[in-house]
Amino acid sequence: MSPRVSVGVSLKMYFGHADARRWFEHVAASAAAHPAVVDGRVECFVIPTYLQVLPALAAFEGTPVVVGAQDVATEDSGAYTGEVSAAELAEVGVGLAEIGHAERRRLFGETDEVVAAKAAAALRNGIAPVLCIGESERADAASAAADTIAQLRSALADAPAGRVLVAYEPVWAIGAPEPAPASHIAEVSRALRTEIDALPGREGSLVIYGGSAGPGQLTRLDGSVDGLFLGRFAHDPAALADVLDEAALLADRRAEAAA
Ligand SMILES: O=C[C@H](O)COP(=O)(O)O
Repeated sequence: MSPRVSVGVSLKMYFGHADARRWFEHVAASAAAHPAVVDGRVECFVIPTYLQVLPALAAFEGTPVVVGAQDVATEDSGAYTGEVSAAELAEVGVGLAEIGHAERRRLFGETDEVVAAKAAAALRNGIAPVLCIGESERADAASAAADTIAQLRSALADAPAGRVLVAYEPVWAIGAPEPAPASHIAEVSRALRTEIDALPGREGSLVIYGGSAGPGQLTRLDGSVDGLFLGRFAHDPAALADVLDEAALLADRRAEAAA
C-alpha cells in the first residue's frame, strides 16, 4: 500500500554540485534514516537538478528515499537537444518527476498542453508526476479550487493510469516570506482530493502543499493535506527531519483512524 503521507524537496537550481552532494550526505544520514521513512509510514523524495540526479541516486541507494527529476521531455527519444526523456530517467532509477512547476510556466513558457504531454510521458514510463498546480493570482478559496481543478483535469485528461502526487502550490505563495493561510490551503486541497479520488486509475494519489512551507506547517494544516513539497526551507537538513517528525505524527493519526 502507498504511504498516506509524503514529504519532498526540490532543490531547484540553488546548489552547485559540491553543495548538493554534501546536502545528499546529510540527508542520507538524517531524513533517510528517519524511522517513519525507514518503515514506510512516510514517503520522502528529493528532486535535484538533472546533473545531480546520479550522485543523488548513489547517495540514497539502499534507503527508501526516492530521487526525482525537475522536468521531463514530452517525447521518449529523438532530436530534442537539451531535453531528458522520462524513459532515460526511469532507466537510471528516477521514481518521480516534477511537472508544470510555476517557474517552468512563467520563465520557460510551458502551456497546459505541454504540461499534459509531460504528465503523459512520465506516466507511460512508470514515473509518478509531482504535478504542480496552483492559482496564479491571490483569490478566494472557491475560485482557487475551481481554477486548480481545471488545471488538474487538463493535465491528466489523456495521461495513462498511475499514481500522481498533486502538489498544490499557489503561485503567489512560492518564494514568499510566508505560506498561504492554512484555511485557504485546506479548502483548496480538500477540493483537489475529492477530484483526484474520483479519477479512475489514480489509486494512491496524494495532495501535498508547496509554497514557502517549512517546519510547523504540517502541524498547522492539521491533516488537511497529505504532505508537503518543500523548497528553501529544507536547505537545512535538520529542518527536513523536523518536518518528517510532523509527517510521522500525521501518518500515525491516519493509521489509527483507519484501524
Ligand atoms: O518546489 C517547491 C516549491 O516551489 C516551494 O518553494 P519555496 O518553499 O522555496 O517557496
